Amino acid sequence: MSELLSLVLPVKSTSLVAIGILAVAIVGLWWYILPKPIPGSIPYNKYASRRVLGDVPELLAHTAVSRNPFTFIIEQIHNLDSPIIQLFLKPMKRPIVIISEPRETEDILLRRTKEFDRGYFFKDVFDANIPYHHLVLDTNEQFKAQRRFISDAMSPTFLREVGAPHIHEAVNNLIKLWRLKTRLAEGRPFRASVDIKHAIFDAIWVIAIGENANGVNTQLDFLSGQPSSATFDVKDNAVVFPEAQNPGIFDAICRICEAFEQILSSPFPQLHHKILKLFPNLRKAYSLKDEAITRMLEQSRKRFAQPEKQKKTSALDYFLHRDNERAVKIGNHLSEPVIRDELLGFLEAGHETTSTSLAWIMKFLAAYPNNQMKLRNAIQAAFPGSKNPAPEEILNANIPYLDAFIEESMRVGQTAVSVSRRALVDTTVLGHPIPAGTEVYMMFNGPGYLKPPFAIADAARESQDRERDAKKFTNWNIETLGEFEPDRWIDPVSGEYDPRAGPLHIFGMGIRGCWGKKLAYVEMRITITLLMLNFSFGDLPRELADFEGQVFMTHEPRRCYVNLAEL
Ligand code: HEM
Repeated sequence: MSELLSLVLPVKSTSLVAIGILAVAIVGLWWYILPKPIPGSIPYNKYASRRVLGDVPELLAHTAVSRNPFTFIIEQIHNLDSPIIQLFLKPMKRPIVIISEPRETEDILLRRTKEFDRGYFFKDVFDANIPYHHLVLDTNEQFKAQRRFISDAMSPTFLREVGAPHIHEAVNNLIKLWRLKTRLAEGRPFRASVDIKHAIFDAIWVIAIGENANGVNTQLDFLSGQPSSATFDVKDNAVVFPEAQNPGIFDAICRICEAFEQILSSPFPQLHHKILKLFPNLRKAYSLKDEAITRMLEQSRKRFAQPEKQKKTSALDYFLHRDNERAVKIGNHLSEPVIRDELLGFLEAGHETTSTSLAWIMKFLAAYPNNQMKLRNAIQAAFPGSKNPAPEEILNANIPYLDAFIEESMRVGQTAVSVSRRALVDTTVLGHPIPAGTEVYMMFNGPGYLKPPFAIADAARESQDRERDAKKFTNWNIETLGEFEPDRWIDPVSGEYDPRAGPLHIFGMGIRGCWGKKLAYVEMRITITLLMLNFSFGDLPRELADFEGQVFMTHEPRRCYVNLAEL
């Protein structure tokens, strides 16, 4: 018996030790990979902190139904009942801080630029796609040099001489297409979102490189060529028009944007993008885009070699003109990859965002007939008897209700739902410690924007100038934030449009705010003016009239249809 024991016991004790070590290692590893809340009192979901995937399972389940991860984030703000929360959205990485508070957001974006810079989100997704574009850079000397290089392509001269005429032409083509569709639809609605995308793509492509993409005209020619006896499918009470094959370059850029949309929600965006680029479809799209840009670069360079032919007709011309000036001063040009990526970024950032915003405007026009009538009256009063005022006239006209309508559509439509920054140093937000390296998302779809704000004591704010901040937005009606009311942007005393009446942050703000905002407003102003003078937007059947959104590259309406009558 004792012999037996002596044989067994050493084995048993070794095993026990081994099991013990393994158990400690497992517990240690488990503890290591569990989410680590930021020390302090920023609220978080306790259950999420006890599992490796943190808040991800609930986020995925929510997004599978709603197609909108941002509504999940706002739900957490409400559940945790705080304007600042932390969520565990990236396994094994530090938590993300979320705030929904307009005054604090403005303070961070406009003034606290030494403490916060471009967030990881933009960097990760754009780095895979346009790694030399300035939007992936920190706010450093290289960023400033690239911003100087492109700065003329957002100047008043550029907007007037290049931007506005091309947008005007693209919208006139859209009007021709919609006149035809309106006749063929015989009083029934049809889908608007794709036509708007075509028109804005046409505009931005010719503005960027000076070449016509012919997206709308291709569809117009195709539909005009249908036999007069043609009948069209009807789905959900809307006519489904057949579509022509898009021009190659249009498809190529759309494919590049779709790939970009896929990597937006990927945990490994750069690797994901590399894998996608192995597929022949995307490889072909990139080579088509590269060919087009190379061709236009060569043409533009040739033109600038002849001083008498230096009339600038595209953003690319403005870029190269500035680059030549720089080369004369400091002896070297910007690198070719920088020029290419700045150009592709111009197309990508300017196309999807503006067409989504216009899609929301179409929805508001149909849903609010009284506001639509008021808008048309204001525009018709500015251009009596005209259905096609010139681009310059549209830019110069003072039509407060038009500006207010656009602003309110931006506020409620929420093309961009949030912007992010990362903390450069250990700092505080609303009195809570934020360690260096933390990413802070500032949301625009929750309290303070679409719902009344949280009550926050002044002492809890970081803002250096509380007196100035307290005077902001004093006439802003916080009880009706969930409603569509363009008049909130009109000063009750002067009757003028007041862009500072309330907080609107969907373009971001400060040095890293949207570089293309002025062009976006020119596009929306010209498009809405011309559409209002040429069509009235009728009621939509219930199944097409909802306001559900979905997030791809932007937050877009799930269904965007119009039911038009020609004026
Ligand atoms: C309604 C249309 C648009 C919306 C809602 C929009 C929204 C935004 C937002 C939210 C940002 C991030 C800002 C931040 O982090 O503070 C941004 C950045 C940017 N946008 Fe836009 N945008 C629009 C149109 C355009 C257009 C037309 C262009 C150019 C043709 C453009 C070019 C850019 C660029 C280059 C940046 C990066 C700026 C930087 O990193 O410093 N955007 N935009």
